Amino acid sequence: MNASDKAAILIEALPWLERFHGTTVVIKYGGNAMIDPELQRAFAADMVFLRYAGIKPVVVHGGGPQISSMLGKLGIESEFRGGLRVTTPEAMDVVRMVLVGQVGRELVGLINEHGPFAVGLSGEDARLFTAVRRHAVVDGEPVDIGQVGDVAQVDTSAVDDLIAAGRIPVVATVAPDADGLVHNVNADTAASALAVALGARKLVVLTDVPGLYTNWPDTSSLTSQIDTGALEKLLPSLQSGMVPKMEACLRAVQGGVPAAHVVDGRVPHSTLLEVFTSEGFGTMVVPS
Ligand SMILES: Nc1ncnc2c1ncn2[C@@H]1O[C@H](COP(=O)(O)OP(=O)(O)O)[C@@H](O)[C@H]1O
Ligand SMILES: CC(=O)N[C@@H](CCC(=O)OP(=O)(O)O)C(=O)O
Repeated sequence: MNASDKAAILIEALPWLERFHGTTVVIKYGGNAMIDPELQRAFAADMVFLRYAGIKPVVVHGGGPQISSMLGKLGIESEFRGGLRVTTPEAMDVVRMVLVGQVGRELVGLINEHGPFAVGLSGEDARLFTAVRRHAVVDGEPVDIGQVGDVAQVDTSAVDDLIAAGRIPVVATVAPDADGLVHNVNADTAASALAVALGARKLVVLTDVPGLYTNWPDTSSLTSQIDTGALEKLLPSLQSGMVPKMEACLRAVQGGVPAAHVVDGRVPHSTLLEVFTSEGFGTMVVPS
């Protein structure tokens, strides 16, 4: 690449730096996009890049595959209904241990290789999230899936304090209900609720596919942009992990977040490609 090509790439970021400087961006880092150590390091570097660019990144992480692996090692059965993990009290202990004690710690460590930025917290800290019990919907019917929560309330004060201090909050999505019983909250769902409560400029959801396929698995149905009206119609036809993910994007945009993006976390530096390039990256959900 010659000097003028390099300069063109750098200057392409300027309008996006102007637009997003000073805003809060919530990034959901999915467990499937976290499996490769190089990708994890690239993700951590992107968060620090955003921070130095004057954007306020807030990370909400998943860890579904890591939870499944630990449950397997411990001989505890687990299954998904409607994209959500059936969570017994025994499984809940493992979910909390893996998300808060393992996945969250690893991400915090990787970000902090660059400086004293990341602080990990969970929905239990400073009442960040209050959960209500949620049911999965299977074939139009509500199904009891145990200690699985939706976010009923968000108290952003702890996250606000960290952002004001120049930190990067790294959030694990376990949350107590009003009685203090801890619930397993899908990370897409939690990221969406947090993005709305923070008045974020963007929600970026990293996953392990290039974006939303309107007719999965037909690869020609990959869509670069969809509005909330069209997405609402499409939702009942979606399967597995895409259900909570697209529901989360829908709720975020309906809640006032100007855009929600589903991007391929298997591509190194996918967050930077989404935020700072003109073509964008993945699928963008916008208001109708
Ligand atoms: N319509 C669709 N478009 C894209 N992916 C889909 C669709 N329907 C189902 N999927 C599946 O959903 C998966 C992403 O969800 P999930 O495994 O929960 O990811 P994550 O761990 O990133 O939250 C994809 O890997 C893909 O196999
Ligand atoms: C209720 C529910 O399904 N919770 C998820 C929480 C982790 C998560 O969402 O992780 P990913 O983003 O990697 O899928 C679970 O137990 O797997």
